[in-house]
Amino acid sequence: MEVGLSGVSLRHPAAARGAAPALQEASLQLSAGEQVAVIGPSGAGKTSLLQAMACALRPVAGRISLGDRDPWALPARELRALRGRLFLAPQVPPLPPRQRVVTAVLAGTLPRMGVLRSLRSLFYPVGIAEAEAALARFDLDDKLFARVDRLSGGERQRVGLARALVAEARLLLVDEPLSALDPARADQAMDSLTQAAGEQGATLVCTLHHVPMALRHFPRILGLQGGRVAFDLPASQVTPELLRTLYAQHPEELDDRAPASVRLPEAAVPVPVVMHCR
Ligand SMILES: Nc1ncnc2c1ncn2[C@@H]1O[C@H](COP(=O)(O)OP(=O)(O)OP(=O)(O)O)[C@@H](O)[C@H]1O
Repeated sequence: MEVGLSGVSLRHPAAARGAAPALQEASLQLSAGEQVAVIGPSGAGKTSLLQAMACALRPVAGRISLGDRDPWALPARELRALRGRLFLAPQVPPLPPRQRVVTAVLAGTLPRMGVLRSLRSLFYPVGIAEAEAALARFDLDDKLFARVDRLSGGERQRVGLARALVAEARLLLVDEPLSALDPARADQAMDSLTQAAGEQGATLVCTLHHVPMALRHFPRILGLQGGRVAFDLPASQVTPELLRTLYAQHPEELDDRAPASVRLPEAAVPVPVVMHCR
């Protein structure tokens, strides 16, 4: 699905009066099937950008287009149908504690099912093989009938990714999918996600705190800072200088995240950070 943002500003309904908009005059254009990573320091507006694209929040200014249509100009029924073709995978997947993994994964198919079929599927899951195949991409097919509250944080995150894949959305919006994964798993998960999105022909927008991972897996990088688009470049053109500027207020977030090719010189890292927990 093609995505367009033209001068989009976004404000969260619960934001403090006088707080700066979460997104400010953001403009960008994505072609159908493109894969983009969104990076930037904490609070830069990465999640807000995904929420704008998912039609979860209505912009206070500017225009969004999804597949050449302005979602906010559509009748409610068509907007619902459009939302059924998008999938927003939040940082922490909402998984009811006693649910089986198979049901949790197949919940991703609900937006493309009718109401009756989706209600029935909660009790009698349909598409078990589909769920198993999606889980296998994340090396988790052996957990098909496990309860989600008996999974580790990283396993739950991978269940969330499998759910995103079975959605067969035209626009996949994935919010920081790697925070609970070790580096090897994270690399494997990114490979699986980008490969599956490519096979489905879905447009993929993924926020990542881990800059090297973004540069390694995505051809295009969008840098956000203070709610504004700081740069929008092919990964090969994202220089150490750009990254230093992007993370100037929070250099500790970049430290140990820069890939070998763009690792900051010693002198540029003001505070040696031993560990960074999110
Ligand atoms: N539900 C909310 N209500 C009010 N303000 C919010 C809400 N969510 C985010 N904000 C504000 O919007 C701005 C952008 O937040 P956002 O979550 O989009 O940033 P982010 O780059 O995704 O951050 P992080 O990397 O920490 O997840 C921040 O100033 C934040 O405080």
